[in-house]
Amino acid sequence: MTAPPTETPFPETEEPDDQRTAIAALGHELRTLVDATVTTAAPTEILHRMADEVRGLTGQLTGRRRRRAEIPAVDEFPGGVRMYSPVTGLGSPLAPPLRVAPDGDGVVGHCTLGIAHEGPPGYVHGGMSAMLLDELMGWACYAAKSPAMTVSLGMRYRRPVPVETPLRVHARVTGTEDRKAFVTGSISTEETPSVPLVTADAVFVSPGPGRARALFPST
Ligand SMILES: CCCCCCCCCCCCCC(=O)SCCNC(=O)CCNC(=O)[C@H](O)C(C)(C)COP(=O)(O)OP(=O)(O)OC[C@H]1O[C@@H](n2cnc3c(N)ncnc32)[C@H](O)[C@@H]1OP(=O)(O)O
Repeated sequence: MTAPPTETPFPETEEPDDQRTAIAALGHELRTLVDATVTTAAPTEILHRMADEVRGLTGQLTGRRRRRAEIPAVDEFPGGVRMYSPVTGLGSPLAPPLRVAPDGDGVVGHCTLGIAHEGPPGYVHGGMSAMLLDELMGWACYAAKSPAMTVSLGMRYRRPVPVETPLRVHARVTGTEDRKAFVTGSISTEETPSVPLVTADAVFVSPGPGRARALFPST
């Protein structure tokens, strides 16, 4: 018999690593479900049945983990793991997820986007490209020891970005001025990294201490 769902998904006695493993496993299955949902040719009857079954599954995810702006216990903020980030979060059904690593004087991200992230048929939605770059440019600021928020983001879409193709995203800080960081980024395919499909220029600003406390009271 299946145990009844608990009201609190992760009791305090559970280890963060065990929680992250479980969160990532569910995130993976949900991303697979999202992909199957947007590519299926199943008949209407099956779609109705799936809707009922998914409603039943959703009902098992009981409790509410946090208030707005509260940082989940499994996260490290700023600059660390964020399980539910829509870009890097292994627990997010929305995330590709982008895998980030240091790269020379900047950072590099790797991911493959699916049909769920499509804009023009066969190609990535421009908003997704902006999201990948915005996030990775934020990581570049953190890597340059100035955690900051985007205040302006300029995109240049040079060539369409293909879906279902391994991608390489790069970002680096090119200069700083007081609390401002000037950042550039690009997206290319892994196969042809020297040809940028999308490039971006952004300005990031580190919130002053008072503003940071007001924005992120849980830190
Ligand atoms: C603890 C901190 C953690 C942060 C980590 C976040 C991780 C996020 C994860 C990654 C997620 C991915 C990323 C995301 O999605 S970040 C989410 C999207 N971005 C936002 O929501 C940011 C909204 N903006 C703000 O809240 C404030 O502007 C902040 C808090 C950033 C600064 O407000 P604060 O009151 O502190 O500062 P200030 O207003 O005195 O401005 C300071 C300086 O900046 C200059 N300036 C302002 N705007 C612009 C502009 N458009 N172009 C050029 N310059 C501009 C301004 O003239 C001044 O310069 P100067 O006149 O002194 O020379």
